[in-house]
Amino acid sequence: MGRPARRGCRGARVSRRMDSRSDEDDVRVRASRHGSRPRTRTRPTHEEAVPGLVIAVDRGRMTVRVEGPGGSPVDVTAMRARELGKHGVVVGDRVRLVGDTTGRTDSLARIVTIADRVTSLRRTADDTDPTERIVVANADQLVVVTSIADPEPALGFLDRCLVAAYAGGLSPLLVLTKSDLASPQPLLDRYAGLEVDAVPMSREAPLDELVTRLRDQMSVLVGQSGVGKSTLFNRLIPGAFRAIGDVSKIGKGRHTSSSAVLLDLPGGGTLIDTPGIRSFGLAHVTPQDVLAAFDDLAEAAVDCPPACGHTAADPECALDAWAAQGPPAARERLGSFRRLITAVGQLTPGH
Ligand SMILES: Nc1nc2c(ncn2[C@@H]2O[C@H](COP(=O)(O)OP(=O)(O)OP(=O)(O)O)[C@@H](O)[C@H]2O)c(=O)[nH]1
Ligand SMILES: [Zn+2]
Repeated sequence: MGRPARRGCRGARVSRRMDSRSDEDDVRVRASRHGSRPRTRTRPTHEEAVPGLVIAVDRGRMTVRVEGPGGSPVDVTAMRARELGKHGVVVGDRVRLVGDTTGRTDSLARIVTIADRVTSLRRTADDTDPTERIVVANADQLVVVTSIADPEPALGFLDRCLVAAYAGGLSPLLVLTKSDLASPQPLLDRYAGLEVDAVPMSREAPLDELVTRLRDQMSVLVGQSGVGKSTLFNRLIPGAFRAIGDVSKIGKGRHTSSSAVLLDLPGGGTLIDTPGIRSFGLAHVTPQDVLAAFDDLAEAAVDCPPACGHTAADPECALDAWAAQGPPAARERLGSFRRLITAVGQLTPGH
């Protein structure tokens, strides 16, 4: 897994123009390490900071949903406080705000803390660039939209999405669109060993099964161009284009926006669209990250030699013995797991 992100506002420098809610008592004067001139430092506690959920990010401006008067949600525009340093804020982050949290036009709040992320969907620009970008924080599931035909399923992309989901702590859910054009069975068979949940879908098919799976979950939607993602999104959230324009303050709909946007589902739960994400570089992922998502395999792999790549080419991999002793399904599961980690070639050390 990735490095744990640094949190809080330890040792942060904060401007004296801080708003009244910041903790002035905590302002301390210390000698600078580099000279005798005292420097003002603060360690704000931000006890009065307002909790909120980041629902859109656009060029340094965040839209944060907070609980307004009477419990109704209010969307507040906010920026990162300088004290957060290089901490990025992404959609799904649970944050605390100070400043003007009324959400009135032209009001601006400051994000002073970011809660530890429970899950993080990450990617790198490509497989060799180790710079991680967090796409979405705290989502429960990654909904991978793939058409069964027109265009043909992009199996490589699908495998990559699964790896990114497992590595980030999200459950994958496959939505197999255009099932009116071909049978979803070959794809279902392909992932049977991994026990990936899948829902066949078409423009005309009822949404109930999918709505049930999305209920009470924070879900991220990914999919390549032309698979029917917009069609699905607009069925799930009627008027979504307009809503995205509103929350992202871009005003022209998702196709002009490259960042993720979180919207409420009418049936409960939230859906995050990721229009800018068409690929998943996985330079940050190791076979161990993927293995951790499969309890049975992870348990069996404790007998593997250190740095085992867990592929068929690793002669002492304990997963071979585990599969040999188990039922046929165990062999199928191991085969699927290995195909997944091998499909994203660089995940296998030395290959
Ligand atoms: N046969 C069939 N066609 C579909 C279905 N869903 C969507 N389409 C068609 O597939 C095409 C692409 O659909 P979109 O919803 O625009 O696909 P998208 O994934 O959002 O693609 P981008 O806009 O490029 O991101 C359109 O012509 C849709 O009418 C389906 O269930 N069955
Ligand atoms: Zn192994």
